[in-house]
Amino acid sequence: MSDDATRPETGDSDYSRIGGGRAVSAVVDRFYDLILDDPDLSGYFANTRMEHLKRHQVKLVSHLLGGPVEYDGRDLRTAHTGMDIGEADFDRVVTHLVSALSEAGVPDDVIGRLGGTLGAAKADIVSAS
Ligand code: HEM
Repeated sequence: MSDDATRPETGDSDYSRIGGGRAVSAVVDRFYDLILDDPDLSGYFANTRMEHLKRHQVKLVSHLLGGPVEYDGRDLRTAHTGMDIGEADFDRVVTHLVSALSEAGVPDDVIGRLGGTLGAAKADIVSAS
């Protein structure tokens, strides 16, 4: 992404601070457990290959945390096209992500940076009025 040049890839990146790929995978697993347990959200994922989705989400989050990982999934607008996702759904998904991060002991400043980046993707993901 465009801010790569300003993000360290090793050592002091948020990615390495929180424990690297292993930590991100654990957070993403927990994130989708929370989503699938949420009756307002689980229906969206009824036909989704979750292992495939998790793999892409781990790469995206790792990349956004400054890890040495490229995201090779679909862009977020394309991936969510036609799903009729409302703003409240988006906010619930972000809430579950924040819960998973915070349960894993990820520091608030890291959560805040990631949340800010993902908040900026809202317009690409929300399509219902
Ligand atoms: C912070 C917000 C979000 C992020 C970062 C995100 C990220 C992603 C990523 C990386 C993928 C995989 C794309 C690919 O496979 O190429 C994906 C797929 C998907 N997302 Fe999201 N997403 C977000 C919000 C949401 C919301 C709010 C919903 C619904 C309520 C949702 C439902 C889905 C579904 C159902 C798929 C799988 C589509 C399929 O089966 O092909 N996402 N998302």
